[in-house]
Amino acid sequence: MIEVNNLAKRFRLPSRGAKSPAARDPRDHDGWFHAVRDVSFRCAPGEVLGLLGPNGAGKTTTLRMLSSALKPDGGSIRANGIDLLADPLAARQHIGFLSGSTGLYGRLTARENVEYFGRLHGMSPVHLQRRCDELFTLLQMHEFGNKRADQLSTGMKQKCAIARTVVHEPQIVILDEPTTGLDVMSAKILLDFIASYKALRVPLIFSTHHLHEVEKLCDRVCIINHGKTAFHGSMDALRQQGGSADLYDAFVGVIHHGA
Ligand SMILES: Nc1ncnc2c1ncn2[C@@H]1O[C@H](COP(=O)(O)OP(=O)(O)OP(=O)(O)O)[C@@H](O)[C@H]1O
Repeated sequence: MIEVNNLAKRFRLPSRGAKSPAARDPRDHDGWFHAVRDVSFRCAPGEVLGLLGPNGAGKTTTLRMLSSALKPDGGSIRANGIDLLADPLAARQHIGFLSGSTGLYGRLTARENVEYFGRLHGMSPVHLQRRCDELFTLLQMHEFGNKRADQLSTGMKQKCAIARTVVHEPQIVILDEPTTGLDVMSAKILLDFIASYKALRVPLIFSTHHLHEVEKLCDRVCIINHGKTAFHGSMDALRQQGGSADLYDAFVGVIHHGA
């Protein structure tokens, strides 16, 4: 179980003269940009949580705090009873985090990249071999396993980055916009891969702009708007609060209602 309460993060703004009131984001004041102001949600074992929100809402900043890449200014993050802010090392061990900047070593092959990160996590050669075979089958990567990473297509790189993220079988998986750049076939493989975490009873949180992915996979949704949780609950509750059975209309309803 991962529980996030009242998370907050602000960034110091460079002083560049006063902006016109119309151009100002409500999070911009006192020389600080309050990117995340009050975000709370939870994700239980066997659940997939979708993190939604308009561009710039604060999704990536929130996920970076969960992964310990960024230190929050306020709030709490607990995973399986552990206070992750007090123990960022535990966060690194227990959480698999895919971000837009999850990199690969260009001179290593796809397989060598995944193996390298497995070794960094202290996996034994036998365990690593078995886990790589499993991931390469699940994500359909065998075809390009021996290609150098700098010769892979965008979608192949993304699959490889995902395999690298979860090679050590983390107890919590966090994926920031995982289907970006994937074609229909690859996106389907990835969505099935995400769904498989329900049976494993590993909480999985992913951010996306694709509402059909959320509809297909998520047990729970958190919508962030201007750095605050505008909605947190089930898909049915989202439709109810957003005032429409159509997910796109319900999403817009929640955003407008909270604006
Ligand atoms: N290091 C930083 N310094 C200043 N502002 C930042 C910094 N990082 C993020 N921000 C600002 O915080 C806000 C939230 O950014 P974030 O990347 O979390 O949004 P997002 O919801 O992931 O957006 P998108 O859907 O476009 O990926 C944005 O206005 C962004 O410019």
